[in-house]
Amino acid sequence: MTQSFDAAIAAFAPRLPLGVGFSGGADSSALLTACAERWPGQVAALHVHHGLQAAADDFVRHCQALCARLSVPLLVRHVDARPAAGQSPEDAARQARYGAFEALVSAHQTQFAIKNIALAQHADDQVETLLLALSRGAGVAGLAAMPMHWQRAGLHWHRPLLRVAGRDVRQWLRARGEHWVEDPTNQDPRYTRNRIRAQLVPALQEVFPHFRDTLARSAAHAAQASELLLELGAADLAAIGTPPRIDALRALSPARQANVLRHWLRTCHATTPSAAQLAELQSQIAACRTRGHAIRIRVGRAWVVREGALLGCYN
Ligand SMILES: Nc1ncnc2c1ncn2[C@@H]1O[C@H](COP(=O)(O)OP(=O)(O)OP(=O)(O)O)[C@@H](O)[C@H]1O
Repeated sequence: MTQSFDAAIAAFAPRLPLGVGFSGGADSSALLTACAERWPGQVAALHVHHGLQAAADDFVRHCQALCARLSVPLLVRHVDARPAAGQSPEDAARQARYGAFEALVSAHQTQFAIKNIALAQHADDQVETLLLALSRGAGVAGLAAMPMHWQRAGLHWHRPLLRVAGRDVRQWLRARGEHWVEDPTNQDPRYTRNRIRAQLVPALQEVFPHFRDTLARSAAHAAQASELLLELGAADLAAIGTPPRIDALRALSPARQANVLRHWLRTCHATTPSAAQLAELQSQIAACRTRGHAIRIRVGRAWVVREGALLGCYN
């Protein structure tokens, strides 16, 4: 199931022109180089400058040098990725990055008309993401890890290297005599992802030599299950109405009720409920048999309340 770097690039068929998320690290340096050589004049590099990181200027300098050698335009956007309360620094940086990519594409629309963006996560990143999801007790959506293709904000996003082992990406770049900038935070043991990479992955490799393939298969099964749950949630919500009728909710099995409640809360833009919040909401719904039983439960920043025969959600 893992692919060689060259096979992954050969199989990649985006609509051109293509934007490549280019951090200056090894993986995106390799992806940008391969794409620029395959589609000369049709690729732009998108770089997000995280001003807070001490090494941010080194990254930009490397990006400028490689783009000049490849004759690729470099579009740079500065972001302030300070985490909001309760948000991890990685999450804040990721959110800021997506916003910056979208803003870059839209600011240069007349010049480049980019509709497709490629990112350079590879098979090892996928394994780390899946193990991180397990460490957090994630549900099927989390265990699906990263999709290879998806749409967001009117753009098509791709991860063409998702089946290529990380060492093969670096080897490809090294064989070309290219350099890259090492992100110093990748070694920082305060981040769980780094401890997974340094300690857990080598142990897994020893016990399950094919763990990259088997974990990728599990992630693909979870992705399929997650899609089915989304479809079921949408169908059930259409049947019980929006806002949901409490008696119709109570007629569902507990698992199906939990699924449709998650789906409804997502449509209300409430945060995904924790397992404890969902269990509390379900036990309150079960207690609604008593006339006048009130429901008032906090879900993230939203409140779920009983309004007669219906549930309401207020952000
Ligand atoms: N500052 C950035 N500017 C532009 N793209 C970025 C930036 N940071 C990450 N990306 C894109 O998102 C992908 C995933 O980022 P992440 O930080 O998880 O990867 P990484 O393993 O450090 O990759 P790389 O070696 O390319 O930096 C990168 O491969 C790259 O395509």
